[in-house]
Amino acid sequence: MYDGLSFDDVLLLPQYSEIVPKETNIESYITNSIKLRVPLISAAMDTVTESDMAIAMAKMGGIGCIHKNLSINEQVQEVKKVKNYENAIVRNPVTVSPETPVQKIMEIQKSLNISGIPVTNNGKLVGIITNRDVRFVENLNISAQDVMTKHNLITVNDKISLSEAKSLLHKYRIERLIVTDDNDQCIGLITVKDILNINKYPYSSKDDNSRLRVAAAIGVDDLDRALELSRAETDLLILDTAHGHSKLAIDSLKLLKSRIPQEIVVGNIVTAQAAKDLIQAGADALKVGIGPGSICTTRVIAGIGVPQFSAIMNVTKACIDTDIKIIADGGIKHSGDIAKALAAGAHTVMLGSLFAGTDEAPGEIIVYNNRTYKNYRGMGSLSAMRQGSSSRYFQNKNASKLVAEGVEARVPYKGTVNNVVEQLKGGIKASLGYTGNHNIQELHKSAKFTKITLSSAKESHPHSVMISSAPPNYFSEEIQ
Ligand SMILES: NC(=O)C1=CN([C@@H]2O[C@H](COP(=O)(O)OP(=O)(O)OC[C@H]3O[C@@H](n4cnc5c(N)ncnc54)[C@H](O)[C@@H]3O)[C@@H](O)[C@H]2O)C=CC1
Ligand SMILES: O=c1[nH]c(=O)c2[nH+]cn([C@@H]3O[C@H](COP(=O)(O)O)[C@@H](O)[C@H]3O)c2[nH]1
Ligand SMILES: [K+]
Repeated sequence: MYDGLSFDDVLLLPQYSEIVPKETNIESYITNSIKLRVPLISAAMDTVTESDMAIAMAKMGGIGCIHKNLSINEQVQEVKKVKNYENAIVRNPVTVSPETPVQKIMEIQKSLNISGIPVTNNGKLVGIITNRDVRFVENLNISAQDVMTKHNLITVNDKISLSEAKSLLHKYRIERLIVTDDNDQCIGLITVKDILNINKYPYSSKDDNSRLRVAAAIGVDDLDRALELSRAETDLLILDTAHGHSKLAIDSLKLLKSRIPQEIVVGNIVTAQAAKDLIQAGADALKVGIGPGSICTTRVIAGIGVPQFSAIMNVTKACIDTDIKIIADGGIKHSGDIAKALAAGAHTVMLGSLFAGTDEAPGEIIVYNNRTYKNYRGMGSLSAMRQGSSSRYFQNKNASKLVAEGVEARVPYKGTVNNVVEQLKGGIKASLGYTGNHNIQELHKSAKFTKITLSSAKESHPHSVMISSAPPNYFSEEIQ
């Protein structure tokens, strides 16, 4: 038996520092081959991460993990939306045939928020329609071929460099280049908007082909899903189970390692022995956390778990002298908890509740008692399990557990996830400044902690006052 500690039981000791927060670097690795400029992962939960969240996370230098409460095909489509996003070349753009009525074209422009649509005849480029071509059309029943621009189309092949594309767009003062292959088939578009976007996010997480990175969750006994996600060039698979230290998880991991080239993260675990066994079975990274999550009830339902700070320490000890990376998953309430998780040995952290209230999380904004919220539920809650087993029907015979280990809840609406990430980055950087470290690698080596009491934890929070204006990075039950 040992004393288990959670984030609220410890504080990082400040140390002599010659560094100010803005000079610090918070890049880290989720696995050995995938570097993140921001060590944050959005959770594989159906109220947190689908393509919108994953795109936003990757743009900011983190990564999103697409949840698995979807059919294989739906999950693959979410991955593809991320992989096809913001490429200088938009592959397989929306096209219309020459006979398409202008009315229909205007509907497509509006619903997809796009202006230029190539017109193709059996794939062969015959023209392009832009807002300018349809703006003053009165008879909306006339067809694309009557209004499209068909002469002097500026086309390029897909070997074009970004700088060549920019100079052509400038030379002809146009908004888009059409990418064709040797047979005049339209295979893509390069738009000014996408090029401007690339420059706006210099830290984004990208693969070798400049596509945004994305992770995806799979279950045990889920080979078909893994193979399809692998084929869709998902950057990383996360084998996501309540009990990672199990024969099923280990057997699944070994099978996956023999069948797919992607690196595999496995979780969740909380002991050194689990870490050793999963490393032996081929894990590329380990995900730590049983029961710390804001919506988790595993510890009270099953009476098991390890307080999250100690769990990270346990796994870190087993990983010394290896190059295995650690993800701290669950229980993060404030940016200070992220700093503590990293200092305890984690390389990255996974967040659910902190991101669930943002625009990019799936689900609508709801109003309750005159305040705005979004729904957030555990993946082991009854409603999530019901949905999961219906979409995974016949794919995962272990999927229908009837005893819930999570709750359905709501979290305050927070606007765009960019603001949340900026605040969290600021908190991590402040911590590096206080501890005198340039980066997370130095923090791993030098971190010192002090154990605190409940009364100290109370002292840490605002006290003896009524908060009249909540800052964007501090949330407490009292000021909901
Ligand atoms: N991080 C955490 O503390 C927890 C997370 N969850 C999340 O909820 C979702 C559904 O959870 P699962 O139960 O994994 O899905 P599931 O019901 O599909 O179970 C999948 C596999 O997990 C293992 N497993 C689950 N509970 C176990 C137990 N009590 N004893 C031994 N093995 C067990 C078994 O191998 C089982 O076949 C997942 O997304 C999971 O990450 C659920 C509970 C705890
Ligand atoms: O015991 C559990 N029952 C559940 O229903 C459940 N759903 C998610 N998770 C885990 O919680 C993590 C998110 O936690 P936070 O909201 O605290 O960031 C997630 O990343 C998961 O590891 C669950 N754990
Ligand atoms: K909990």
